[in-house]
Amino acid sequence: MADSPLRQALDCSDNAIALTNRDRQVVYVNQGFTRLFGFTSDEARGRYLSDMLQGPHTHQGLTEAIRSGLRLQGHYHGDALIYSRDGQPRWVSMVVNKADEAQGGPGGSITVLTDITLTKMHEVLQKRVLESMVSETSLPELMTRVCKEVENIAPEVTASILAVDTNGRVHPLAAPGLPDHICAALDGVQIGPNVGSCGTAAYLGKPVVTTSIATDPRWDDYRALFESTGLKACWSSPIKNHQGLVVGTFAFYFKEPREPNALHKSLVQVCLHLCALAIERDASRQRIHQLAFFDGLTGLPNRAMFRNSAERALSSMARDHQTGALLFVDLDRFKQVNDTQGHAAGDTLLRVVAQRLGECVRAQDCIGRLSGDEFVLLLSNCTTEQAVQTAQRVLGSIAMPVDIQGQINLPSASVGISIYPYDGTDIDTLVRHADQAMYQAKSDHRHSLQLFSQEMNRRAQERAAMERALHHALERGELTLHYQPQITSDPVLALHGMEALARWSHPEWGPVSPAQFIPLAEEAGLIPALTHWLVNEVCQQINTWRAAGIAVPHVAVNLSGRSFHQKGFAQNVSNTLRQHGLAAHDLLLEITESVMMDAREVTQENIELLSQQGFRLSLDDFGTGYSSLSYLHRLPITELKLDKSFVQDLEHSETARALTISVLSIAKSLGMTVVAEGVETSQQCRWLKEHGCEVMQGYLLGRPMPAHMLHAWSLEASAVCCS
Ligand SMILES: Nc1nc2c(ncn2[C@@H]2O[C@H](COP(=O)(O)O[C@H]3[C@@H](O)[C@H](n4cnc5c(=O)[nH]c(N)nc54)O[C@@H]3COP(=O)(O)O)[C@@H](O)[C@H]2O)c(=O)[nH]1
Repeated sequence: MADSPLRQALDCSDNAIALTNRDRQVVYVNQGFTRLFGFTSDEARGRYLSDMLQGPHTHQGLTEAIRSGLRLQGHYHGDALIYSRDGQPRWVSMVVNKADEAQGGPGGSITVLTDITLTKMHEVLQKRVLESMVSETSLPELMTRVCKEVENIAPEVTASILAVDTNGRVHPLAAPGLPDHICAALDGVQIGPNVGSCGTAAYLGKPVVTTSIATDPRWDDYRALFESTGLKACWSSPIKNHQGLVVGTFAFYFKEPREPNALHKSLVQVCLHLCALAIERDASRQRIHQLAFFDGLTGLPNRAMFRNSAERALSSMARDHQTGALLFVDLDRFKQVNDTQGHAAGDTLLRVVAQRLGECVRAQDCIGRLSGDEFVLLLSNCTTEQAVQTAQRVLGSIAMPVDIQGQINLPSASVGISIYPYDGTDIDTLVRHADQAMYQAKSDHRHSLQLFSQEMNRRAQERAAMERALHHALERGELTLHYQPQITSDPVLALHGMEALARWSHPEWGPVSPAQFIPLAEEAGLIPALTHWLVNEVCQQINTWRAAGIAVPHVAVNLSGRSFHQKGFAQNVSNTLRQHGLAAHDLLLEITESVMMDAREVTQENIELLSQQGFRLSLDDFGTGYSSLSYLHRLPITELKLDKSFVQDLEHSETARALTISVLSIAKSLGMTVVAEGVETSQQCRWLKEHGCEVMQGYLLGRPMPAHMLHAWSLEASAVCCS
């Protein structure tokens, strides 16, 4: 074939072509073969292809498969990993055909090899990496696999992959060929313009080729660290996510000063894409994990996460026969911070408290935020005394002043403690019992701690039973209204109005005090239904009285602060009134100081609308709260109800008398009526009258009564002596 046109044509081909004789010895290779495998025609002639091209990762059965293909079918076709003269791996597509002498062939075979290294590289890397992703392999493991695959394909390379965090610090993900102490030294290094090849590539967002580590000034700070590795050159490329942000670096180190070749470039192209995919996927997984298991506001484990770790801690305590404690921490008057300073202030307070709680626990303890202002701590391996000491530390730490938007807050908390295993062996029971103890701490004396007891459990169960019964009380007609008269004292005795007071008579338990069931209704979310029923009942009753000729100027209704959190509440009240043909002045709405101070937008909207529609507000329990007088003239308040605690102390307390005179004077100057509550004696009545109190309410004048008794009461009322 010497210099024949056929030979010239074969030499031009990109494929490697080899002819063998009947003894399987090479008789001819084209130039494509030399280009691909490095063997010249002379070097190849007389040798076996299998001897020349097999390498460490060539399939063991390849030669036998080719021989059997030729024997049985006269040809063989398949992909194989073989090696060039200098040990470079090459994936080839191999077609081997018999070349019988009878048909003019050399007697052995014609082998055509097409280089498919790039395609195969893609396929192998992509397949392995994607498979690993599906099987939930960890990111470092996955990245180690990428490095190892790359080092298999290009044995002259030592690969490394670093992650770059959002603060621009690098963290080694995989570098199987680098010593551990180098990875440890690189962890946390800040990227920059002269931070080796990787730190610089990450900083610049483009590849950095260091052909000689010995002379590259960007390596000045890292040369000594790498000295023992014998690595002389480095080529690092940034890994970018889909938004183009650098999330890592992929580097090739070489043992001699050099530049990357075409194979290296192709490898990097494939790997950058896969690494970006894997790193982004891992980041999403971490984000999902964070969202699913951590509280977004405080960063503390959420209920689910706390539960998981607490259950593990309980198992370990059970195994080691240890005792532990669950602390249930609830902030005191947190709602007040939200209502008066706004939700941003409330959020800041919660973050500060979470941080303080974190500082009170040891590494082996679990902490979590259950909801709102409720936090839990599970203390492992601790005695009751140690739990009490930790709870005291928690109370002390929470009580430190907090500056929120320039306003100093003095937070406090109540803590309930349940002890493992005595108060419960599972997490739900321990949390429930610690919650009951916390409830007790709060009702006894805020900013205190309380250990759980079985008595608390009994009371909590009663409370829960009452809450369940209350859900049915409305529909079963167990709730009714009583009315208490309010009388003017000056100039003559006359009916000022009636106050509607809810009554619940349970079929088994008998009467339940509103002081007990109204807070329960608030906790159980029953206030909207209760208030709707209340306003409707009162409207009906006013019409019934008026139709019977009983002149009731207005009825005062007690409104829970929760009603004002309901969008459209003011409109509902107004609509109900209209449906009964009544006007705004037929009702007087009693609110407490907490409503007046509530900064919520919805509360303000409801108050504003009620005011626009002509409703009058009466401020209940005046003097018992933390009255801010500035609100009095800003809101449509026409009446102050002097709390009965003042009235009942009038006869023996100078302070009560002084405060009552102040309230009467404030009301007078603001043009408001004062209704004195809880007037029980004629002395109280007389004193109040003498000091200018115009309206009184109390057992002396009339107890709360069913509506039908008003007529009978009015006949007797003239007998009331207040003079
Ligand atoms: N949101 C709503 N709150 C309501 C409703 N009905 C009642 N309540 C609130 O429950 C608390 C307890 O009420 P009650 O047991 O009815 O006590 C009231 C009167 O019976 C009592 N009172 C009246 N006169 C005297 C007296 O001379 N001595 C004395 N010891 N007690 C007396 O005072 C209560 C009236 O309080 P106030 O509302 O502050 O005027 C109570 O806070 C009710 O507000 C309801 O429908 N919704």
